[in-house]
Amino acid sequence: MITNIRRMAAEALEEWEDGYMYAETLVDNSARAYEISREDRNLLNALIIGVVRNQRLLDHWIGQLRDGEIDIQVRCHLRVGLFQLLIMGLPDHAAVNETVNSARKGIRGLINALLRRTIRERDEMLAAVETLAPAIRYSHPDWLVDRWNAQHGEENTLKLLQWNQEPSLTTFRLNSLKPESADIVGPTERVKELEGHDGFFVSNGLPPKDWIDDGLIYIQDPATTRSVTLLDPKADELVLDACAAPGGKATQIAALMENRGTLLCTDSNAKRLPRLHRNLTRLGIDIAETEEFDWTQPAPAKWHNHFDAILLDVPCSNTGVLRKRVDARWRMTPESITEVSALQKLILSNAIACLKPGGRIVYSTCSIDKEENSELIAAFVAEHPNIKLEKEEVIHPAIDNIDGAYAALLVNTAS
Ligand SMILES: C[S@@+](CC[C@H](N)C(=O)[O-])C[C@H]1O[C@@H](n2cnc3c(N)ncnc32)[C@H](O)[C@@H]1O
Repeated sequence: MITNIRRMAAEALEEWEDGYMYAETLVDNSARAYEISREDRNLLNALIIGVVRNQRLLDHWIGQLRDGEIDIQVRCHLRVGLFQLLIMGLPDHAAVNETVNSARKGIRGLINALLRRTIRERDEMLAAVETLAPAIRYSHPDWLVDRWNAQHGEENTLKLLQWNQEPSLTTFRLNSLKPESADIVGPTERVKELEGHDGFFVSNGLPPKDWIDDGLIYIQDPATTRSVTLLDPKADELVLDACAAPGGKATQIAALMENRGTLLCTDSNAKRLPRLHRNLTRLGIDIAETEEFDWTQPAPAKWHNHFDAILLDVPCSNTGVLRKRVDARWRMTPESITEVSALQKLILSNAIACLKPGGRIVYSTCSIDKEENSELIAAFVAEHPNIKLEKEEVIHPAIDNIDGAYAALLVNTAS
């Protein structure tokens, strides 16, 4: 089958505009539908993810090249073309010819003219980038940059904007429940140990499939370990991972419990439970049970005062992981952060009833927004005299060089 990767990218980006699909899902769907080679898939991925990540800057350039309205189909082809010429640095010939040919006949002339003008004016266009406001230069919405400036200061915000524009790394953790993993998994040409993070590796592309299939490793960021370490689950305890799918943290909890005791993993999304179950099985965990439960509902009586430790890795705005979730910055709003914060507080209120006296709960997010983190916890603790905040940890990508995250350790002081 003859495929034009630029056309596939432009069509996927037009579909992305409808707001229902993640960029990664569009890459997967197109690659599967057209059965393209690994090399073509890499290019398709680079184009779709790169355009979404740099969309505001690309649109700024499009605005400079042409006054007035541009329909979305033309805009998507132009975004793909400009991304190749001004950011990816692909050879002009391939970038222009392939992009022009990928468009339908009626719009090819316009796309050709604007891309050729870009080549002529490239040096000035690139030089001017330094003078642009950070929100345009690093392609983020204004409201989000203003919010971060207020919450994290201008210097850290600037570093965060730069961090979010870099392609994300593939990192993975050794599974200590399979001791042979330490002998089999090791540095190769494409896999290196991740400096400063024991048991973690970074890989150029996906790590070998048999390491994954045999449960020797789990692909995740080192930031995910902080909340689990804070929870400090022990062998023979009764532990709940309330928002558990797909199981990244549940597998770490089971490893710290040395596969002894009981780990109940719940999630409200039934569609995510089979993958959670597969991951637990793949990593050789046999102390885990999985169950569908929606924590916006009061917990059943059988779980009241029941668990020694609870991990509450709640749904969040993803503001700490925008490097990986390229769509999120365009889809969130200040209102959606307030909405998710109300949901988080409700989940926490229902889960807290399940702690034994003296029990501990770690509330965690992959957000760096105070409304979902420290402010929410401070308000919650103020309303619950029996709950004490023992420790809080904030991971900021610009400071810690890993994904952003938040974790708070709360203890039930009731006797
Ligand atoms: C941040 S993810 C959890 C990631 C997981 N802890 C891991 O390490 O792989 C949040 C999870 O919460 C689940 N969730 C969302 N709302 C929920 C609710 N009301 N009750 C239970 N789970 C919920 C989502 O389906 C999602 O799987």
